[in-house]
Amino acid sequence: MYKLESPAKINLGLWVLGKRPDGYHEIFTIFHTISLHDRITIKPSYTQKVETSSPLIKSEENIVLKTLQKFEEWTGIKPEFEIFIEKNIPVGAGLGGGSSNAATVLKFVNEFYNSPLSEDELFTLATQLGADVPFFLKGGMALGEGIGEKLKFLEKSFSEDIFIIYPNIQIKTSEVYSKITPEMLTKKEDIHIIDSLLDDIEKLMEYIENTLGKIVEESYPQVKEVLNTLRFMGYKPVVSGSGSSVFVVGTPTEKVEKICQFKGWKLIKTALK
Ligand SMILES: C[C@@](CO)(OP(=O)(O)O)[C@H](O)COP(=O)(O)OP(=O)(O)OC[C@H]1O[C@@H](n2ccc(N)nc2=O)[C@H](O)[C@@H]1O
Ligand SMILES: Nc1ncnc2c1ncn2[C@@H]1O[C@H](COP(=O)(O)OP(=O)(O)O)[C@@H](O)[C@H]1O
Repeated sequence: MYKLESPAKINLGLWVLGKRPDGYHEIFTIFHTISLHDRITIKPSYTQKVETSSPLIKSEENIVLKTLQKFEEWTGIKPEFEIFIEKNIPVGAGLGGGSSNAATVLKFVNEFYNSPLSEDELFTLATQLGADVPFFLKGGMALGEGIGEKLKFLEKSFSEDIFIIYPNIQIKTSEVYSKITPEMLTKKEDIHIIDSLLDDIEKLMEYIENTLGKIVEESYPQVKEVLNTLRFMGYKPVVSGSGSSVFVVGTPTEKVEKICQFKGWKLIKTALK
């Protein structure tokens, strides 16, 4: 029996630079893993089974199943494990839960069978599973370009406390990207300043924004309410990825805890890692 931790991520800023012919968007983002994680239990078996603790995820659609199938396509080895995922990462929250599970299992299975896939092959296979999957092969802090698969992993990462408010709504990533219009695009040269702020979280937080977050705020009143409540309290809240979760650097006051309780929002205290 093997037990793996599958970390969540937030986007410390996300800008959309353009739209590609294949419908995907060119982005610039700063990925950062956090200590919030799913727990994956893997048992070698004579069959292949993937289950989770979340009713929101249909077994047959689990990205981890797709991961095992792709591994077999690429290597000819049929991975036979019973996998159970304890979902602590809210689903459809912009925290990369599915992508993290896929990368974590892909890495394990490749090592279990004595690494038939090279690191480059792992990254290419991961990209075919999802734009966010390659980042989770290493984690930490990374600049993401392309569709999110062109990664520059940074030596330094942050360890500050953050808190996340999840308003219990799942948001489809494709739906948010489909609302991108030309005037929402950013020119890469206009965000060069970001490169000089990567070792100062306070300064970075002054500059970061999330283009997808603006769409989510306008399309989902529940997210707008979370954002406005936090702004009213003097915080600088940012939507993570395509949402619906919102993060703030720091620790929540009792007042924040009370409001989350009253509103029925899920408050997660975690840290950059
Ligand atoms: C928005 C981000 C930010 O990190 O993450 P989440 O909020 O989903 O965690 C990512 O760009 C999401 O990555 P991921 O969730 O893996 O996306 P995929 O499954 O590959 O793509 C889902 C859909 O999103 C759109 N998509 C995704 C990535 C991208 N750069 N451009 C896009 O237009 C496409 O319509 C695609 O069909
Ligand atoms: N192992 C998994 N964990 C989470 N979501 C999964 C998983 N497998 C498939 N999904 C599906 O992927 C979609 C995105 O989930 P998730 O990665 O948690 O959110 P996000 O892409 O917003 O970060 C959801 O619709 C979910 O049903």
